[in-house]
Amino acid sequence: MTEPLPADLDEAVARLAETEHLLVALDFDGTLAPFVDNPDDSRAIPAASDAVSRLLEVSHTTVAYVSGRAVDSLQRASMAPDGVLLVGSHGGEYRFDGVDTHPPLSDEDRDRVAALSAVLAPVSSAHSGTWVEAKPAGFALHTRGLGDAAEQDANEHARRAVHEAGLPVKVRNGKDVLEFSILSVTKGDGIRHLRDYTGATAVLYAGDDVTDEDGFAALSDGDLALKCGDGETRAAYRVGSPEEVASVLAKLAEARAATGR
Ligand SMILES: O=P(O)(O)OC[C@H]1O[C@H](O[C@H]2O[C@H](CO)[C@@H](O)[C@H](O)[C@H]2O)[C@H](O)[C@@H](O)[C@@H]1O
Repeated sequence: MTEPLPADLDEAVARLAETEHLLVALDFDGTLAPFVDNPDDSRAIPAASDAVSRLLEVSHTTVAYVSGRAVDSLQRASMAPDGVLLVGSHGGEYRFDGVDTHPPLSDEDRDRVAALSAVLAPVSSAHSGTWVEAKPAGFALHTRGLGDAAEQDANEHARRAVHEAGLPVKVRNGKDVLEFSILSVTKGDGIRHLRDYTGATAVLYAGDDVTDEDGFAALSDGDLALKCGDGETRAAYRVGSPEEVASVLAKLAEARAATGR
C-alpha cells in the first residue's frame, strides 16, 4: 500500500494512469535527491528509486530524468537504471536508449565556452567558498553554504564580469547556483523532445526549481505538473519534499499497474 495523497492530487494521478502512453519526466536535484554540499554525493532517495523501478516495469510507460546537470554527471549521480531517458544541461544534451546527442558546438562555440571559463575562474577565486562546475556548454558558479550577502556579491560579480566580456550567454538562477550557458535551450525543449520521441499521450513533470518552470510551461491539458517545495510556480499541484514526490510516483505506479498494463 502507498501513502495516501491529498484528494485532488490522488484523483489527478488516477486520471493520468489511464493514458495510453505515459511519460514520467523528473527533475533530479531537489526533487528525487535532497541537496548536499558536493553534487557528486547526490543520490535519489530509496523510495524514489523504488517507485521509478516499478514504473519501468509497466508497459507503455517511459521514465526520463530532466536536469541542469551535464548528462554524464546526471547518469553518475542518479544511477539511472536501463530504460530511463536522460536530458542534461537544461535540454542541451540527450542520452536516449544508449545514444548520446551532445550540443553541436562549433569552433566559435568552443571559443565562447573557453572565454566564459576565463571570466568565471577569477570571479570564483575572489569569493571564498564558491566553486565552478564545468559542463559541455557552460559553467555553474556554486555558492552553497555562503550567507545571503556573500552569495549576492559573488553572483553580481559573475553577472557583471560576463556582461563586460560581451559574451552572449544564457544566465539561470538556481538553488545556491548561478549558471551560464552558451546554449539557450530550456527544460521545456527537453520535455517537448521527450514527448515526440516517446509518442506520449500524457506527461507528468515534477521539479523544484525556477528552471523547472520551463518544463511546466511545456505541459498542456491532460498532463500533470508537480512542484516540489516552496516558491512561485505555474504547476497545478505541490508537494513538500522528495519523500512526497516518491509517494506520488509510487501511487502512479500502483494505479498504472492496476490498469492491466
Ligand atoms: O535540474 P536539476 O537536476 O535540479 O539540477 C540543478 C543543479 O543541480 C546541481 O546543483 C544543485 O545540487 C547540488 C547537490 O545537491 C547542490 O550542492 C547545489 O547547491 C545545487 O544547486 C548541479 O551541481 C548543477 O549542475 C545543476 O544544474
